[in-house]
Amino acid sequence: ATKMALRAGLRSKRGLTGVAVMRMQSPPVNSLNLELLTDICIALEKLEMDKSCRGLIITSNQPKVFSAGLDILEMYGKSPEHCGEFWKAVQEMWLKFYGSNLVTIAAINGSSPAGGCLMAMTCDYRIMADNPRYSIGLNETQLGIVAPFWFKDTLMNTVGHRTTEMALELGLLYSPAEALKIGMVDQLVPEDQVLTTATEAMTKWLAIPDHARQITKSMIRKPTIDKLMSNREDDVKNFVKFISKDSIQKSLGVYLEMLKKRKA
Ligand SMILES: CCCCCCCC/C=C\C=C\CC(=O)SCCNC(=O)CCNC(=O)[C@H](O)C(C)(C)COP(=O)(O)OP(=O)(O)OC[C@H]1O[C@@H](n2cnc3c(N)ncnc32)[C@H](O)[C@@H]1OP(=O)(O)O
Repeated sequence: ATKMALRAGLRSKRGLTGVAVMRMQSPPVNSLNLELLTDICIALEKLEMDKSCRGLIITSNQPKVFSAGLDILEMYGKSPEHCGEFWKAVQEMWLKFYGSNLVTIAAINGSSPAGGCLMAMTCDYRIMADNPRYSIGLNETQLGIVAPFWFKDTLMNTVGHRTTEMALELGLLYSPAEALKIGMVDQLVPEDQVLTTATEAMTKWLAIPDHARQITKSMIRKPTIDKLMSNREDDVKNFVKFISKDSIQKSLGVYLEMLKKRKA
């Protein structure tokens, strides 16, 4: 049986119709593996085609973590073919979310490093739990890897040029208060209010006529999307070449060991 990695459904609670809530539930930390990425893409594709759906809230069912980012085990010790397939799925997730016609809101109820932060940044609005133990950011350089241009573009479009230089080169992970200050997230609320606040925010976004909002969103995001669309194959090749290097594999191995030791 296939593992159900997320739940998506249309809700009509409190008069809010046409809003789906997607809950990632891939224990222990919602790391984005091929299966979860594929499930997310299929669910989003279905919602996108459903005329009764206008908005999507994405959140986590795992305690303390929104998403740990890309699953390192999909990139460590795997064949070039596997790495290529995996990277195509990462691209697909980004393209679908960044270009979504739906209003997308990230209800970030836990830590959200690297690919988890990327996913949240593809949304139209971000609400994070105000818990100083949580962190969010693109920390790739800390793992000895390089975030590709479309990760960088998404961050730059969100927080601006100078902040991106600092954030990306140093691989900074921000506390919720710091993330709010630089504009990486839009709102902080107590942990138990993240989802209800997301629902309230959704009401505001849905008050705008869909066609006007969608055309405006596309006008702003299309150049960034087109850049990846016209370089998809090269981007996969670059990724496979980069990730297959002995030095990069070694860095990933050391990082995985560090994660395990930190736990012990
Ligand atoms: C020249 C240009 C070329 C361009 C090429 C492009 C190259 C780009 C390549 C890659 C880009 C990658 C982006 C990413 O997303 S990489 C992933 C980065 N993620 C992280 O650094 C997060 C790591 N995890 C954590 O910090 C914590 O786990 C946290 C999310 C804060 C949760 O903490 P906690 O609740 O304490 O949980 P544990 O740390 O105990 O973790 C539980 C188990 O899960 C394993 N784990 C955690 N994260 C990952 C992950 N991302 N992938 C795989 N596995 C992960 C962890 O090891 C524990 O495992 P175990 O129980 O077996 O010990």
